[in-house]
Amino acid sequence: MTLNIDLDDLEFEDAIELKQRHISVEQMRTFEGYMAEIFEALGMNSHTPGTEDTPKRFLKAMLDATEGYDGDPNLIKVFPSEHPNGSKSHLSQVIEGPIHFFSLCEHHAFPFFGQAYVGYIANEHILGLSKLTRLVRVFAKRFSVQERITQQIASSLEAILQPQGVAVYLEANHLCMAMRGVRESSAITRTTAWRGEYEVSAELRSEFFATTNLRP
Ligand SMILES: Nc1nc2c(ncn2[C@@H]2O[C@H](COP(=O)(O)OP(=O)(O)OP(=O)(O)O)[C@@H](O)[C@H]2O)c(=O)[nH]1
Ligand SMILES: [Zn+2]
Repeated sequence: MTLNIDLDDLEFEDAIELKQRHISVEQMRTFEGYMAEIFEALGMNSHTPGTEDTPKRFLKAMLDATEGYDGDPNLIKVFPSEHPNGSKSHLSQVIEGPIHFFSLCEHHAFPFFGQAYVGYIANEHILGLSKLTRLVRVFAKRFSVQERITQQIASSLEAILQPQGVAVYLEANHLCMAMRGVRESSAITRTTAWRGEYEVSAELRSEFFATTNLRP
C-alpha cells in the first residue's frame, strides 16, 4: 500500500502511524466516511463543531487502542541473572503489578480493562521490570479475549527468559457485559496462567497471591 501524504489534511505523526499499520491515507478517508454514516444513522448530528471531526478522532483512538499489533515481544532485552544456573532450592519470585491494561473484546469491539499481575522465577536471565508492563500492553492493545492475553503473556515470558516458572493473573471489567447484554456491571472476570514450577507447587501459587494481596 502506498502512502500519499497530504500534509494539509494530516498531521505528520498520524502519517507515520498509518504507515506502521499499513493503512493508506486514502483508506483512512474512506473509513471516515463510513464512520460518519454509521454515527449519523445512530442519531448523531455530525455537522456541529463538536462532532464534525468525530469520525476521524474515533479512528485515531482505535489506532491507539490497537497499537499492540505493532509490538514485538522478542525485542525485549534480557540480562544475566545474578544467580546463574538458578538453583531449585531458591525459588524466589519476581512479581509485578498491578499493571493496568485496556483491551478490546473481539466479539463486540467494546473495551475491557483491569489489572494484570505477572510473576516469574528466574533461571539464567532476568529482564528490566518495565518490560513486564510492555509485555502486558503488547498483547492487551488488540482485539482479543482475556484468556488469550493471559496465555500470550505467559508463553512469551517463557520464550524470552526460559525461567523456572511464570505466573500470570488478570482481572477485568468487560463493558460488553456492563453497558449492554446482561448489564452486569459489578462482575469481575479473573484468569490465570501457570507455567513451570507454578504448575506443580500450590505453595508458590499461594505465595504469588499472598504477595499481591489477592485472594486465590
Ligand atoms: N471467554 C470470553 N468471552 C468473552 C470475552 N469478552 C466477551 N466475551 C463473551 O463473548 C460472548 C459472545 O457471545 P454471542 O452470543 O456471540 O454474542 P451476544 O449475543 O452479543 O452475547 P451477550 O453478550 O450474551 O448478549 C458473550 O458471552 C461475551 O460475554 C472474553 O474475554 N472471554
Ligand atoms: Zn464482548
